[in-house]
Amino acid sequence: MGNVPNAVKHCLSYENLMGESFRLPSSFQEKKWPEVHKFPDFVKIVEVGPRDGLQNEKEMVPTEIKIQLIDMLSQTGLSVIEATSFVSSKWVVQMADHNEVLTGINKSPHVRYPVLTPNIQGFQAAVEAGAAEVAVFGSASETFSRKNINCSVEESMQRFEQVICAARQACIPVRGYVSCALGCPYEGQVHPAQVTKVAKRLHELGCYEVSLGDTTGMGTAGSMAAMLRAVMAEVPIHALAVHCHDTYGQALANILTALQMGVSVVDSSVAGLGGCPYAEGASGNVSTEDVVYMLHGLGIQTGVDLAKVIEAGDFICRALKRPTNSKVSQATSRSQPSFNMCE
Ligand SMILES: CC(C)(COP(=O)([O-])OP(=O)([O-])OC[C@H]1O[C@@H](n2cnc3c(N)ncnc32)[C@H](O)[C@@H]1OP(=O)([O-])[O-])[C@@H](O)C(=O)NCCC(=O)NCCSC(=O)C[C@@](C)(O)CC(=O)[O-]
Repeated sequence: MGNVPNAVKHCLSYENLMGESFRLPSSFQEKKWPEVHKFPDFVKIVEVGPRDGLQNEKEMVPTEIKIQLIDMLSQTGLSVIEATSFVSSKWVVQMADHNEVLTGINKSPHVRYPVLTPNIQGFQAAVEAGAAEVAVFGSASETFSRKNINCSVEESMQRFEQVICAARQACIPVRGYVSCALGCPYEGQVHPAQVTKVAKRLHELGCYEVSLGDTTGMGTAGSMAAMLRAVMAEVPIHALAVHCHDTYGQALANILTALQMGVSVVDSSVAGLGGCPYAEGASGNVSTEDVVYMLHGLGIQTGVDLAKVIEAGDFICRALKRPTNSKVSQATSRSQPSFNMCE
């Protein structure tokens, strides 16, 4: 410890830290940090760019651009690409071309293309258009539920039950979302118990996977750990995914925390596009490029070809005439990549 003053030496001394930890305020002692698991060997990426990424665009994105984006993403090794949503075009006009998109894409046999369906009407329209997988989307916040889908949380569960029953009869798998898992744009803090209640209900209703959405991007590694700990007590970890927005720059840290706690499914959006129309100010989803780069750096396989995702990101950013939100894409466009983009 060289020239360090005595008082600082005292603070840095391991024995003293150990001793003093018994005198820390009780509120601090109650904080539990995530138990570090072995990272998963493989992480499934759920690409949400064509739906979550584009739904908030003010200008209509031409249908052929959406189709080309999905076709490019289908060549990257991604196994799930959320293609569009069968919601009311009065509510989200950008998704009004759902039929054309779903029927226009070249469906790869190696890729699943789920679509959002808020109710039985959306489900039936999606199935007619050829959907083989759907997602229902609930919220841990009452206010957000009303703003987003015009009904209470309880009413939404009744609608989802109808969708899930119909889906079961048609052998169509259903994914579930819980928005506002780490905070609500209208109510602020959301208690982990509320998130757990909705996640558990969706899982019990028959959702094979429940994606926990940090809709506002206000979550931190600390709140992610606390929320996950509560949800994991009721829903098996293999049925959980995380869906992080990067408004506060916390998304990768939050995802890393979730991985440490055993989560192995991560939602992300090419070029970091996105934002929910009913969560004003929330920025894009975490970018697929940055998530894949981090995972490969950890030695975790994804099956995804990063260079091809960067190409798809360049394509959609040129079409939207805006720079990418992906740090990895920004870095690689400035310099010759000196890193290995393969797994
Ligand atoms: C749920 C509704 C439809 C209720 O909307 P409503 O107005 O209460 O519905 P309604 O049942 O009273 O019907 C009103 C009209 O909508 C029609 N309608 C009814 N259902 C459908 C449907 N499925 N598809 C197409 N049209 C539909 C229905 O036919 C009728 O048409 P009209 O008679 O007036 O001509 C509406 O609120 C809605 O579409 N909301 C969607 C909002 C949305 O898409 N938000 C973004 C996705 S969520 C998200 O981004 C968060 C997430 C998942 O990414 C995770 C995260 O980050 O947290």
